[in-house]
Amino acid sequence: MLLDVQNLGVTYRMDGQEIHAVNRLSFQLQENEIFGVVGESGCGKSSLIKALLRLVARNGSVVADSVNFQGHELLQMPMEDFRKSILWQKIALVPQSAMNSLNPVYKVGPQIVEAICAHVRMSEREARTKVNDLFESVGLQKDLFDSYPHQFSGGMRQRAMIAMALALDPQLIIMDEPTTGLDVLVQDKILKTLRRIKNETHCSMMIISHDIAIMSEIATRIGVMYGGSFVEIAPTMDLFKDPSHPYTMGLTNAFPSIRELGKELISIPGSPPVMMREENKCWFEPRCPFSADGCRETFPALTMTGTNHVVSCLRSDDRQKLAKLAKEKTTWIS
Ligand SMILES: Nc1ncnc2c1ncn2[C@@H]1O[C@H](COP(=O)(O)OP(=O)(O)OP(=O)(O)O)[C@@H](O)[C@H]1O
Repeated sequence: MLLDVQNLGVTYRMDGQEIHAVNRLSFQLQENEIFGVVGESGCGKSSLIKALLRLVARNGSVVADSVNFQGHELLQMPMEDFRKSILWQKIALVPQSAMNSLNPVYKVGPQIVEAICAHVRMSEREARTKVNDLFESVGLQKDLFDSYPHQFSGGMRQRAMIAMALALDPQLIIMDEPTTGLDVLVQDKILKTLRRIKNETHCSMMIISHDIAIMSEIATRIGVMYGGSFVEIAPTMDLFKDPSHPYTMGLTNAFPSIRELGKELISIPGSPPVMMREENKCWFEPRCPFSADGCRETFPALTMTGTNHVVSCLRSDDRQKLAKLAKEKTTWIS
């Protein structure tokens, strides 16, 4: 196992109030997998990755029983050790906005060379060779090495950020919405590049997206987040074949599918919660067409419903019946 997260919480304090952005969240990441994290805006995806990378804003606090990466308790390590030996070297980030992450007045290739030299003992000449190789592996022409960020298209900037993340041969690359804002053809090329890189380097990837359709293309396993926790985690095929949480059923209804051409898209009424208190209840209950006695009084633990398939729903035994009902538009209206 590469990463084991147990009971992670991220709480922000603002104007005398608390927001529980991540709440009792647990999951494991294996080696050589692409783990997709999906959920609506505000469900805590970015807070989760910021907590793993110790980048949570000053008004936020992070707690966990354990965040163990290859034997290192990440939250317990002195910050300096974490920055020196984990960040970029073992866990790298491709942030949400590639444009803002590159210095606009500095040529792209030399920026990456400088980042490499700041972290590992490597001569500038070796680092330049490495960056040229990285450009090739992410599909950027070598002559772009000496170009400025504004000379790159959105897709090229995203590739440059992926090259930067790969620079120190990390075991885990975390990507925040890597294809958002790119047109469909460029999205497709980026996804192909990511798949190839994963196969060549055997690194693991954790990809955050609000778009379950994109995840179905790239992820080997998907975690569905709602209200700061994972409500369902399953291998990608199983998640679509046997969605077990009503929120997952709703999400899969709301996206077009190449396998079900012409299917009617049904959206989930209501909006995601802002969690001002920790409460022992299912946070999806107010929007759930299948809520039952007990859903307001219990925070359902993740339980197994199949091989590597876990769900946090009191009604998971009825999932096949509910999945059928969830395909009907009237289920969500009433
Ligand atoms: N620094 C902060 N101070 C106060 N509240 C915050 C802060 N950062 C995030 N939040 C709140 O925490 C909750 C989770 O936000 P987060 O950005 O982690 O969600 P997300 O799923 O990544 O959303 P998006 O896809 O829109 O980025 C939201 O209610 C958000 O407003």
